[in-house]
Amino acid sequence: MNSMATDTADLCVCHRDMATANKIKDMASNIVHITDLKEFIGHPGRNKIGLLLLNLDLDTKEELIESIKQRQPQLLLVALVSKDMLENPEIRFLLKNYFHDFHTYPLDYPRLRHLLGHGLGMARLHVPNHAGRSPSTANTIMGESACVEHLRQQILRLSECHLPVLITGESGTGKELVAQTLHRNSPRAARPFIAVNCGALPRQLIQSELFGHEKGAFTGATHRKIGKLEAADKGVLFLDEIGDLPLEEQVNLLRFLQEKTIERVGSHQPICLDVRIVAATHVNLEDAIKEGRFREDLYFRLNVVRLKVPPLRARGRDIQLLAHAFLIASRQSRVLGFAPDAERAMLTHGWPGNVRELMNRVQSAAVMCPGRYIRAADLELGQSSSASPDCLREIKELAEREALAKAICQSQGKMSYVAEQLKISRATLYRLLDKHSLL
Ligand SMILES: Nc1ncnc2c1ncn2[C@@H]1O[C@H](COP(=O)(O)OP(=O)(O)OP(=O)(O)O)[C@@H](O)[C@H]1O
Repeated sequence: MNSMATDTADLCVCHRDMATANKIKDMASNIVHITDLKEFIGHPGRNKIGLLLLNLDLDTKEELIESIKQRQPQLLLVALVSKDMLENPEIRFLLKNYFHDFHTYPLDYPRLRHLLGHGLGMARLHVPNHAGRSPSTANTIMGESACVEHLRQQILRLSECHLPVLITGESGTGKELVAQTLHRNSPRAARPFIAVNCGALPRQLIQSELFGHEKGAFTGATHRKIGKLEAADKGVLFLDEIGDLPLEEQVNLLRFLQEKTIERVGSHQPICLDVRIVAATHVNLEDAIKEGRFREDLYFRLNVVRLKVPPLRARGRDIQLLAHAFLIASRQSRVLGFAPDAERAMLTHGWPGNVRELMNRVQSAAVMCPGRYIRAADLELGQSSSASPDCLREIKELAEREALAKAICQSQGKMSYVAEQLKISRATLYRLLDKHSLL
């Protein structure tokens, strides 16, 4: 066996014929060659391998493949197989249940190069620590689309300063994850990150939850309580669903933002605090201001810098990347991946519940799906009329939405650039954004 390169997602070729193996080895770097599949299990560097190209014949033992997949569920298998073997039920079973793709003899090297390139790309999505981000690591913003990359850049820039941040975005898009990332990358990382859901606090307790109280401040206040703001001193207070904060508490929060001091309920002793406020909302605060439910002065204090988290449906291929990561994180090694109809359905679904919905659907499908590959129906996307774009109208709709989402990502949300790039008027652009719920 050759020495193993240490880079991520290497390729292993399992082929008895040296000449064929050598030709394949010339096609890419970081390729290792073995002549017998049994060698794979004992190899010390096998965890670094993302793709296994295997000459599939009747000698190939299912138990061996099964045992390799058990140990390394993220490994993708690609078969080299003769055309007549495709008629064999055992070979068909193996291909269907264990392989990501196959190529038939005689080898067409340009096609094989393309297939391996694609396979390695997919494998890299599965390999832990790819680009420093492990799909199984909780609390990591995953995604490679331009809009997620832009978000990451903004977070890094904002991490250094202490300004309040307002995070907007639909429910389940990852607003809390953004707030945590902001904290983790900031000089406040060693100090607390305290999260409060303003919509979940009982109205009568909000003030004492946020500002704390002294013993005897009200009936039932049997001892002094430190509030969330005080607990977050030198760190970050994340106020989720800020639009749900009652008006009286909005005044108190505004006072804290202006004066940087609080008073516990039942005390007039000001306490000086250094807390970075990061707020999030999935509702439009401008509308709430118009309706008198949100104070404009507080809005301006919170909205010093705004981070907009894009909806999942605008992130294109990130949907598949996240789905694969959630599948790996589910540790259901029995399931090898997604069937093509599921991949298509994921791209066409509107994802009203965003990343949370995707995670839930994948987790549930990983446990419940009867086969080796998750199908659209396992994700409960099978019944959706748009799950399989097999008529021209649906294919056009999908292409239109993908083009819009891509342009929005590339232009970082600047609609005039999007219209220019797509060579459409702004009126048409807004009509299309509305149609595809991308506004
Ligand atoms: N880009 C991402 N990569 C990995 N996981 C993500 C990503 N975005 C969101 N998640 C996961 O999706 C789930 C929902 O995210 P989060 O709670 O941050 O959303 P939210 O916008 O704050 O939701 P809500 O508005 O309902 O409070 C979490 O489990 C989070 O870890």
